[in-house]
Amino acid sequence: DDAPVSRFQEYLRINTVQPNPDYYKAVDFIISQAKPLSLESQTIEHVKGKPLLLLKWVGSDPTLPAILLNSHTDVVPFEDSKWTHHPLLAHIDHTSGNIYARGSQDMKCVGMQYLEAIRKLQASGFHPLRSVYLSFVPDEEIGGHDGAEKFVDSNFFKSLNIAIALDEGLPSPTESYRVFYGERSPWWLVIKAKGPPGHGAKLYDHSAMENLLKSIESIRRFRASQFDLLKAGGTAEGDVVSVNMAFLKAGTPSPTGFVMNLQPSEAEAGFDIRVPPSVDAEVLERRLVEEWAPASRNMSFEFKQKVTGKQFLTAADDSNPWWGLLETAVKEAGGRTSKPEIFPASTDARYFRKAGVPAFGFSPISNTPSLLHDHNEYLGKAEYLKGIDVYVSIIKAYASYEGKSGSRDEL
Ligand SMILES: CSCC[C@H](NC(C)=O)C(=O)O
Ligand SMILES: [Zn+2]
Ligand SMILES: [Zn+2]
Repeated sequence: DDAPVSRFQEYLRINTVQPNPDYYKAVDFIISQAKPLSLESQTIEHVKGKPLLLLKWVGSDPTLPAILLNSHTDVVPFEDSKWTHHPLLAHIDHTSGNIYARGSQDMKCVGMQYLEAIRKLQASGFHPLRSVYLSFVPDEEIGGHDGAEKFVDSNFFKSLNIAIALDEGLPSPTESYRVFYGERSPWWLVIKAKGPPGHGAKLYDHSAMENLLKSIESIRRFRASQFDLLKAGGTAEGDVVSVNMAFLKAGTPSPTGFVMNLQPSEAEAGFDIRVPPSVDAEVLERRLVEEWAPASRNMSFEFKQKVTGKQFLTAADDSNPWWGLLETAVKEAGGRTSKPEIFPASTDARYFRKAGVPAFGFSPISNTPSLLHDHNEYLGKAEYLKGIDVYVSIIKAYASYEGKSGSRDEL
């Protein structure tokens, strides 16, 4: 059991932290892991400095559409002073068996588990019928535009003829694994207020701060209404709009801090908003224009990120054979899947779905708190090893599937 864990630690120790990830080191490492497995390998640079690594385990029937196992190589930044172990050391706590590292849940675990599962399948003498591709993509954490999005838009991607893609999910605090068939759309919104400046001792209407605060109050009321739905139970996280303030920027700076007796002429606030497929985006946008950033209150807005248009969902029922195969394969590995959900945040799976390729978000992590983007992100050693066996079962089922309904055109 030590060798797979050591290999995982090695990957975790490569600094692929945004905004300056060492992608080449990660790619070189993965290629070194793929070599003994005799996988075909190619590096694609849609954007210079942002390599995407594609590996292929060639199936015996090239006419059948292929399987894609996707993972991203970048990770989010961290405040190392707030961690109990440095997030790039991949320290193992030998009492609990927990491996502490940025990327241990999101999602270097999954990338390495795919490879370890293939290693095990090869050792058992298994040969795939369908080809299995592994994509290691850059930049997911900053929107995936120079990674999965360009990959999926390429003719080369179309030529791969992918039937089904697997991408990241979320850890489950219970025994059952979580599976995702769609996701909320990210809207990263900045609202800006303007108003006449004035003496800090003067009471007057329509200052920039007052204008912005009215919007913040309105946004907070909306946030509370959504949160109440969640707290009442019966509504899933992926079915309510989340709104969280990401930054506040206002005030007149001085060498000793901010000027205290001056009401500034400009103020802005940034919000991370996530819009479920079940919510009418037009209605929400109208609320933004009329209540949250009305021009009549000297307000404007811009989106730093906005995914618009139809939100594509992957069928998670009997109409999609890949769903049943996944459920059964997890069961055969001794696990259980819970009711399929809408992913609360964003993943590269949205690009696959948009291109007509069904995609499930799935990370085989159970009995573990979700610590994505948090301090002290960790994964238990035993959970990591169990996840490899879950992928052994899934890859075996997917790569052996002979059914005709496996082409994306028919799904
Ligand atoms: C909008 S692209 C950023 C992607 C990131 N994904 C995850 C899973 O955290 C997010 O949802 O913030
Ligand atoms: Zn991720
Ligand atoms: Zn992430």
